[in-house]
Amino acid sequence: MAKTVLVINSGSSSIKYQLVDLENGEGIASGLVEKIGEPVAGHYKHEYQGIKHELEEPTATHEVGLKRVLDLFGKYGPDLNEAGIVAVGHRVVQGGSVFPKPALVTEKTLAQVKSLAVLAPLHNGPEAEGAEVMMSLLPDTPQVFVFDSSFFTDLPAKASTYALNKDIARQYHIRRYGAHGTSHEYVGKLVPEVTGKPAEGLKQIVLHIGNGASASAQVSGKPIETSMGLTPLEGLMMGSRTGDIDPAVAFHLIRNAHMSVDELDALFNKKSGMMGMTGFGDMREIHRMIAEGDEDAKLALDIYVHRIVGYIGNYTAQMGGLDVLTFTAGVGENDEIVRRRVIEALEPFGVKIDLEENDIRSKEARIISTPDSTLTVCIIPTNEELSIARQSAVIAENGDSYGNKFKG
Ligand SMILES: Nc1ncnc2c1ncn2[C@@H]1O[C@H](COP(=O)(O)OP(=O)(O)O)[C@@H](O)[C@H]1O
Ligand SMILES: CC(=O)OP(=O)(O)O
Ligand SMILES: [Mg+2]
Repeated sequence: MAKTVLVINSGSSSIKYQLVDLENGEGIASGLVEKIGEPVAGHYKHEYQGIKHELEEPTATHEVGLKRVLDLFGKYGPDLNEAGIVAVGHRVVQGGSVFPKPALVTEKTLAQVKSLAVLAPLHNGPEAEGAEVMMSLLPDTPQVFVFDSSFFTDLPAKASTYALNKDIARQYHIRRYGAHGTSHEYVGKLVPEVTGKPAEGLKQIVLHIGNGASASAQVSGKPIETSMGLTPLEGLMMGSRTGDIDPAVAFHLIRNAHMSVDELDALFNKKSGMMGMTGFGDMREIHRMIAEGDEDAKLALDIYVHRIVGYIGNYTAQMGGLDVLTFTAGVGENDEIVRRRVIEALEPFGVKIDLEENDIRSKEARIISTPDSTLTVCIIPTNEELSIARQSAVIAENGDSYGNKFKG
């Protein structure tokens, strides 16, 4: 029987899962729950042996969603007790300073992940719940946490430190932790293969733009900057998050609109970004509205692109040059308009893409810049699940770097 890893990737409003065959890296079964916590019906998709099963049902919490996913496995297969599962890998967004590497799920690491939820309010809680649900279902299978923030643990101090009072920063563990690191690392590592450029000395920017969105700058595969900070709120404009904003906006709203901390948190994280400006967080809806002449949607897209271009300029200057720019995640992989708009802004620097190549919808990693472009531009589909599966299998077998070993 094939050895497999079941990967649970809880996003802010979604659960993605995949049963990964370790030998060929392919998904034996996979699925998705969307719109968790929203009043409208959530969308479930479960795929096994080439057959898709879909249903619509409101899903109040990630726990409810995951239990329903397990029902789908029960109904449509495969049987998780017969699927050769050597580990369950859980994506966790925030590992703080505690987890520079993946960790076995134990009572202690579970409590640590929960306590780090203050630094990733939309993510860590549901991710810990996911581990609890799976531990009760598969108690004899090792469970592993793989952290988004680990890749950015060694960011240079000048990039990871806020210009904040140093005693307060130390006391409250305030620094820039970054997120989406599993994706930035996975995609960044593929760039030399896709472009034929040597990894040594390579200066690259990866744009992970999905519902959450972030950019990273990497030199020789090591991150030197990233746009998410203490939490995944900082940086680019996102589906429902503001991205960069003057913190004085919060003071202003506390003083003048009498908002509470929880209200501000919800405003910046859930009711802003594309959603807050247009009523929709999904880029496909934004394009539809623009086609209908909606001015708010047009402005929202202008800001979205403006921010990305600003980060590219910033990071290029920080690295003293740029060899490769890569688009990944839901928008990066599927949205030819956003890619074209970003590149148009870089045209004065001699950056050119092949518009036909840009328009092709494909799951293949590829170069979309022209041979005479001053910059190589790529699209590389991310695969956080595959990366998590591989890392989880190693930890399940050898134990983690904190001294935990699975005693099944
Ligand atoms: N065909 C498409 N065209 C444009 N945007 C798309 C398309 N498909 C997905 N997206 C965008 O990708 C987002 C989801 O990206 P994804 O990386 O899966 O996000 P997350 O992991 O944060 O949930 C959607 O909200 C939507 O904005
Ligand atoms: C960190 C983050 O924003 O993750 P996601 O995009 O999956 O919500
Ligand atoms: Mg994601």
